[in-house]
Amino acid sequence: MTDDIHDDASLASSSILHAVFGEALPKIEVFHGKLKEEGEPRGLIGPRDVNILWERHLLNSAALAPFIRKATDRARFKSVADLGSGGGFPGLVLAAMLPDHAFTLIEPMERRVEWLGECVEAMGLENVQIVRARAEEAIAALGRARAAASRGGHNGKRRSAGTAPATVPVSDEVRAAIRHPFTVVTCRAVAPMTKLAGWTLPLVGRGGELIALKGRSAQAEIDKARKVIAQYGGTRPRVELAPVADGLEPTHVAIVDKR
Ligand SMILES: C[S@@+](CC[C@H](N)C(=O)[O-])C[C@H]1O[C@@H](n2cnc3c(N)ncnc32)[C@H](O)[C@@H]1O
Repeated sequence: MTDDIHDDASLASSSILHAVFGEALPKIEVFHGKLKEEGEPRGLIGPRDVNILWERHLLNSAALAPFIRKATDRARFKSVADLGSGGGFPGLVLAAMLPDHAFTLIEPMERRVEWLGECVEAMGLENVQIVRARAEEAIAALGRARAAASRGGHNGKRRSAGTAPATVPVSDEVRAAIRHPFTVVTCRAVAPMTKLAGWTLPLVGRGGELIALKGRSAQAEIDKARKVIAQYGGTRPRVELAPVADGLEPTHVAIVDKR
């Protein structure tokens, strides 16, 4: 494989983008245009990313779509939270590709939240809510919602595995946005699995999945995090190779089921 297939101009003139994004391509092209123009000055991507946006960010994010479809295939609710969305990876790409899924992008940094809002509007996405929160706040919001729902039945004392204690302050906005666990939680480049397990698994509903884009270190990260994964109700941690597109290197996906 030569290097030139990796740059944006070569990919845009190939059939790869149509094959991967299908009907979502016009929306993804809007995102690509906005990233190319504003991504670097706004600190969302590095200077070296500007000409390799398709492969490094957009196609890489898209590689998760089949894993999500599989995880939500028989689920009652097709809800996905993307934790630490940053510039919108993989959350915005997946939301465009999976319009029948409800996406919640969780991101603590105000200027990134602003950016995500602008992108949602420019791309015309109708299946996305953006929540300005850290993982810990999102988990606490869910814990409060669960406690409120089970008050009476369990005397308000029962807590699910890994639910944050009531001491984390949660704004009304975050509480209103996060009231149910998600069928899938995705993330990319947010934290090592030892930390990520505690930030994501409490947000995943029973029978759901954590699906994380990881580098080649995926298996080593999982091996190191087995105890903490189990502590937060995770089971069957595994790494799968995700095809990106014909002629491009596959990426690694770490998957954990929620008991
Ligand atoms: C390296 S960036 C990755 C952004 C994006 N997922 C990507 O792959 O391009 C990490 C992101 O995680 C967010 N983050 C950091 N700590 C977090 C926390 N405790 N909860 C949720 N997000 C967090 C940061 O604000 C940042 O946007």
